[in-house]
Amino acid sequence: MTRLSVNINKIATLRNARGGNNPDLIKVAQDCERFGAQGITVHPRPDERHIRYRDVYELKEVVSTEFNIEGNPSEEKFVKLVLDVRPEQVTLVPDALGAITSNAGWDTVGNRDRLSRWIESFRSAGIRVSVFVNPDPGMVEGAKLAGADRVELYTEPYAAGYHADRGKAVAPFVEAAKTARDTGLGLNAGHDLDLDNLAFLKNNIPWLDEVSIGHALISDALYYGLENVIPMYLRQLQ
Ligand SMILES: CC(=O)[C@@H](O)[C@H](O)COP(=O)(O)O
Ligand SMILES: NCC(=O)COP(=O)(O)O
Repeated sequence: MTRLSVNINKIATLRNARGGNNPDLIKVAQDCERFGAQGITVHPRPDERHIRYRDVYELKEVVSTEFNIEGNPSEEKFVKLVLDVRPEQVTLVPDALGAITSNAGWDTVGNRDRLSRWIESFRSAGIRVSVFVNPDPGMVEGAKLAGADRVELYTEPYAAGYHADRGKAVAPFVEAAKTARDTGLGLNAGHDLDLDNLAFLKNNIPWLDEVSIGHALISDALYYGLENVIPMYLRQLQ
């Protein structure tokens, strides 16, 4: 079974546009769960342009499915937040400051010592650790050697290549996913997944544990409504 974790960053972006509390992030998270989401993902960034650190503490009180916090552990504030909140999963992402969105996975070989230290401290707090990587078997193996529980494959290149040649676009992801399976790592995927490209990814990698989806799902909700759109995404994963 592949679980759907809804990334609610874009709800916070909308809320922050007017400085009030509309839409209410907490209510949206609860509604996502009510409509079938099997997890809630947030990716607080140091500039708090969407999710604020305070939101994460408040969400922890209400999220009843899997809570997944993404971010860069080289920010001390992020490490403290995760250790305070103790979500079910933390996803380590090597965000560059000022980047519009995540745009690459870790070099798990070059950063092995740092990753190992962070992973150890999160795991000893009972938090599952997933490491964001490009679809490169060497980087998947590096994550395993650093002590990760899972990897999250950065799917932007798959999404970008899907319409031109989906077989070619998915091939490196299948190879990286096989490495994850062979080394005993759990497997997540995310970034730019949508209603067009999701089922093909799942059909080629049926052992995928989880996808986290935000931008496209929240955009689709403008047309279909959140209550309808979450089951539409869930159907792509069957
Ligand atoms: C880790 C990842 O793939 C990102 O997609 C991320 O969680 C989205 O972040 P933004 O919403 O800040 O673009
Ligand atoms: N980890 C990826 C994620 O949470 C959502 O990415 P996107 O769907 O907003 O591109």
